[in-house]
Amino acid sequence: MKRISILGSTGSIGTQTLDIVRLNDDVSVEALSAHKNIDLLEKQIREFRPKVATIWEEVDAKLLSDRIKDTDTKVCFGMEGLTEAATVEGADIVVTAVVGMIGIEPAIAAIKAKKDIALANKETLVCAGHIIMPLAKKMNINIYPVDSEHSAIFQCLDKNNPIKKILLTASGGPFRGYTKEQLQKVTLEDALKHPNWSMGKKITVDSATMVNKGLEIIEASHLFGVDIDNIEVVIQKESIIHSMVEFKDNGIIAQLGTPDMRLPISYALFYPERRYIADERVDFSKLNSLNFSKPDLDVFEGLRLAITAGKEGGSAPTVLNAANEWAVAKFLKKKIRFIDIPYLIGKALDAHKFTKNPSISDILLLKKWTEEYLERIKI
Ligand SMILES: NC(=O)C1=CN([C@@H]2O[C@H](COP(=O)(O)OP(=O)(O)OC[C@H]3O[C@@H](n4cnc5c(N)ncnc54)[C@H](OP(=O)(O)O)[C@@H]3O)[C@@H](O)[C@H]2O)C=CC1
Ligand SMILES: CC(=O)[C@@H](O)[C@H](O)COP(=O)(O)O
Ligand SMILES: [Mn+2]
Repeated sequence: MKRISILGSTGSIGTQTLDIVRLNDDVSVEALSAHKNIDLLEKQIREFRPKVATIWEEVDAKLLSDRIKDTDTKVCFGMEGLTEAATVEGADIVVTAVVGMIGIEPAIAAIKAKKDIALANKETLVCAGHIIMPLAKKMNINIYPVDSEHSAIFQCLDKNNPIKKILLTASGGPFRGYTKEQLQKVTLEDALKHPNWSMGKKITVDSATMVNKGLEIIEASHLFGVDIDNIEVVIQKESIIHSMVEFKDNGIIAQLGTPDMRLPISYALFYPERRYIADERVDFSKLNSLNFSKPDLDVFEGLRLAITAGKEGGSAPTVLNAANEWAVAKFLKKKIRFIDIPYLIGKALDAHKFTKNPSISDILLLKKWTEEYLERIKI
């Protein structure tokens, strides 16, 4: 029996994780969690009967408790609730599928409680990879990547040969090939049209700015112990090649598949088994070509800033990520323009006081500082 806890069960990754659970008789769901979506969370509780369910606001927790009185599920709220879901007794593996830095503390709690992690929440490693990776080693737990590129890299590893280079693929997003001038006019609706993947809104905007690829470079560097200088972004517009690993002989191993997140989710849950069978195969007789190009770092400034922040390390990735979260939230509310996102990230990075080895409380303070700083910027 595989016992899982899902943080962010109502989102894109969370619901696809539950699709995988439905396909397997030997999986039980021990905890579920949501931010606001009480209706879907209630449905999930009724279907999967977890020990714990948690929602962010206390008032929603009270409402949910009333609604599910007839079940044995304990309802919690806030960070305490997320921590309880992350450390729930009996769970072997925690799927971290919340969006943003809210995922850092529960991931640490899960690792300390000796749970394996199926990691979707890339923001956790971007900000706190220097703390999380040594902690996972110390606690002797596994971090299985869910992010499609990192799952691909994981699948391409050769235990007898170290990685020389990671070739991290990117779709290029909806604005691939755009000029700086064209980017000035794009709308929220345009940014939310990812060419290949259906995902939550925040990561979809990150793909459009290509900040997603920058976050993924930092995530890969922590997960696989590879210097940022040895991670190259390759635009692969069809998202068929999910990433590649190059070895010292210049030989390259790639992982291919149709874009379907249930494959990396299933691989992370059942490693080393390949249980999930993707709905669609890559049909090479119909695929005329695969297209490759280089990202334009002058146009996609967010990617350039992320690479620089990744190389600087210390507090820089946290400030980059916190500024991005703040700016994307404003963009989603149509309060700022698309091109303001990298501008604001750059401002916060330039203004912040660099620290070399931030602790978790430093990271949370840096987030607060970044938000307060950006509130004061006039654009
Ligand atoms: N979607 C994808 O294909 C991929 C996603 N990822 C990463 O996975 C993570 C999740 O992405 P995605 O599924 O797209 O995001 P979604 O926005 O679709 O879902 C986010 C989930 O987190 C929940 N949530 C947000 N804040 C809290 C909180 N404070 N407490 C409890 N739950 C919370 C949401 O609840 P509610 O529904 O109530 O708002 C929802 O269940 C991100 O870090 C993303 O970068 C990585 C690779 C691919
Ligand atoms: C599915 C997944 O892993 C996303 O992170 C995806 O990679 C986003 O696509 P981009 O390559 O456009 O950022
Ligand atoms: Mn990805």
